[in-house]
Amino acid sequence: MSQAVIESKDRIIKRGQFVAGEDQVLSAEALGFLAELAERFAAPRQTLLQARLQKQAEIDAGKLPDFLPETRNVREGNWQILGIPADLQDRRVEITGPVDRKMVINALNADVKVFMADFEDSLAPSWEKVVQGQQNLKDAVDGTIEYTNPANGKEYRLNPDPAVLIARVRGLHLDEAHLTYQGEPLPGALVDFALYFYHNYRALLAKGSGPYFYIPKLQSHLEARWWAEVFAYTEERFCLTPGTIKATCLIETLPAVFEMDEILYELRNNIVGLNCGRWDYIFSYIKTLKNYPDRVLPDRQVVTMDKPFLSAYSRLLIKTCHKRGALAMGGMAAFIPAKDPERQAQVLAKVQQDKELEARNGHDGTWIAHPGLADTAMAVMNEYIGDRPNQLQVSRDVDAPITAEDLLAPCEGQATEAGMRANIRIAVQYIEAWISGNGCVPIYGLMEDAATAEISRASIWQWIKHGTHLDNGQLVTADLFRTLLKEELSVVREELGAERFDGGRFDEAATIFERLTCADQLTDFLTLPGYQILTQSTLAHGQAL
Ligand SMILES: CC(=O)SCCNC(=O)CCNC(=O)[C@H](O)C(C)(C)COP(=O)(O)OP(=O)(O)OC[C@H]1O[C@@H](n2cnc3c(N)ncnc32)[C@H](O)[C@@H]1OP(=O)(O)O
Ligand SMILES: O=CC(=O)O
Ligand SMILES: [Mg+2]
Repeated sequence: MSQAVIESKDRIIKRGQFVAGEDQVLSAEALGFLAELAERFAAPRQTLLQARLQKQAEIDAGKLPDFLPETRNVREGNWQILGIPADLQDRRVEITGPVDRKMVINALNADVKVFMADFEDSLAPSWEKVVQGQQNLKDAVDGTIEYTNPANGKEYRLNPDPAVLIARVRGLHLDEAHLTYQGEPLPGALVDFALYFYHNYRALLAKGSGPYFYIPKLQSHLEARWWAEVFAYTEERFCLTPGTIKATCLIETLPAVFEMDEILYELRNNIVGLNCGRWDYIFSYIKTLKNYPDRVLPDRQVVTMDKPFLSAYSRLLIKTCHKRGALAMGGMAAFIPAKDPERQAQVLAKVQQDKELEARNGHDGTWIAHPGLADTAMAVMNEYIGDRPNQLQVSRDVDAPITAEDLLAPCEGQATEAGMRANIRIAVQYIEAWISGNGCVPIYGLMEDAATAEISRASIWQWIKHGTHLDNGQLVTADLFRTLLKEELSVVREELGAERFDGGRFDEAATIFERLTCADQLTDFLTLPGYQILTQSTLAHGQAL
C-alpha cells in the first residue's frame, strides 16, 4: 500500500494511515498554523531537551538539584500573575480522563468544576486516538457531542451545565510521528496545542470561557519561557488580547520544584496555577536521583503524600502559588470505586483522607480519576473552601522555610517481595495495555496510567542498580527480576483467564519490560519505546488519499 502523504503549502507532511475525522481535524488552515509554530518552536524544543540531558548529567555526577542562584531576584521579587478568569476561579474538584468520546461526555457531565481532557498520562497517543480526541473535544466545545454505546445502546449527550474544559497536551519529550516538518516529526505538544486551540478558541471565547491548557512534565523555567512564547505568538497571530490563553502547569518533575517561582514568572501573563502531579513527581524523584544510593524509594504503596519529601513539595507549591495570586491544585488519589461494598467503603475513606490532607494544606482543588469519587472529594473540598471560590488566602507564611534538603529528603520504608511482585504485575499489564492502545486501565482497584506505571518499573530498575535487599533478605538482581517476572506472568494469566492472556500482547510487553528493567541506563520514559510499537502499523500502512 502506498504511504498517505498530505503536504500543506507550509511543508507539513502527513505520514501513514488515514483515520476517520482526519480531513476535518487537519484542515489546511490548522496545518498552516501548525507549520508556523513548527518553524518557530520545533528547533528550540530540541535545545530544551538537550538541556535536560546536560542538567541530568550534572546531577548524576554529584550536583544535587537546588534553587538557582541566577534567578534569586525572581524568587525574592514582588510580582503577581496577570489574573484568573471567572470560570477558573473555582476548581475545587477536577475530573481527568482520556479523550475517548464516551469518557469526554461522562466527565463533562460529572459533578465537578473542571474536566481535564488528557492527551498525556492517560492516553496512548495512537494517531487514531489523537485525531478522534481532537474531534471529540471540538464536538464537546460546540455542544454537539453525542455517543451511542454499540454494546448496550446507551445514549450519551451533554447536560446543560457541563464542567469547564482544560486540555492537557503531551509532554515535550514526545513526538507526533504522523506529522513531519522539514523531515522531522513534530513535537506532540505543539500538535495537541495547535489543533485544540485552532478548532476551539472562537467557540470557547464566545461562551465566556477560553482556550485553557494543562502543561505537563516541565523541567525548567526555560521550558516555561518556550510555552510563553508559543502562547504570545498564537495570541498575536489570532489578534487576541495577551493573556487570553490560560495554562496550569504541572509541577511533576524534581528539577521543576526548584523553579516554581520562575515558571510562574515566565508565564505570568498566561498562567493561572500549578498542580502537584504527584505520580510523575515520584517517578522523577527516582529518575533524577538514580545515582544516589541513599535516595532509593521503598515500595510504591508506602510513598504517600504525608512522607516528608512529598509534604514539603505540596506545601512549597501552595506557598509559592498563593504568594503570586495563582491557584495551587492538588493531585490524584489513584483509588477507583469498587463493586464490593466493604472495599468501596475503604476506597472512599482513603480518598477522603487524601483529599483532606490536600485541603488542609491549602490546595485550591483536587483531582479525581472517576465520577464515582466526585461526591467524596467535593464534600471535603467544600468543608475547607466553603463559600469562597478557592483558598488563595492561605499563605503558609508561618511555615519554616522549605529547603532543598526537605525536598530531597530520603523516604523511609521497606522494599518488599510483595511490593516487587506487585510492581511486576502492574507494569507488565500496563505496558500490554499501552502498546494495545489503552493508556489508562484499572489494575487491582487502582487507576494506572503512564505516570503510576513508570514508578513500578523504575523502582525495580533502581533496586537492581543499588543492590537493594527485600524484606525477606533477598538481594534484588536482574536474575531475581527475571525469575519473578516469569512467575508473575503466570499469576496474571490465572487472574485474567487464558483467553484474555493468550489473545493479548503479554509476551511483547514482558520483553519490553525486561529490556527496560535490566538495561544499564534508566530509559527516560517507557512511552518512548512504547510509541515506536504503538505507531508501527499506522506508519507502515498508509493509503493514498
Ligand atoms: C497520574 C495522572 O496523570 S492522573 C490523570 C490521568 N489519569 C486519568 O485521567 C484516569 C482517568 N480514569 C479512567 O481512565 C478510568 O476511571 C479507569 C480506566 C481507571 C477505570 O475506568 P472503567 O473501568 O471504565 O471504570 P468503570 O467501569 O467503573 O466506569 C463506570 C462509568 O464511569 C465512567 N468513567 C470512569 N472514569 C471516568 C473518567 N475519568 N471520566 C469520565 N467517565 C469515567 C466510565 O466511562 C463508565 O461509564 P458508563 O457507565 O457510562 O459506561
Ligand atoms: O499528571 C499527574 C501525575 O500525578 O503524574
Ligand atoms: Mg503526570
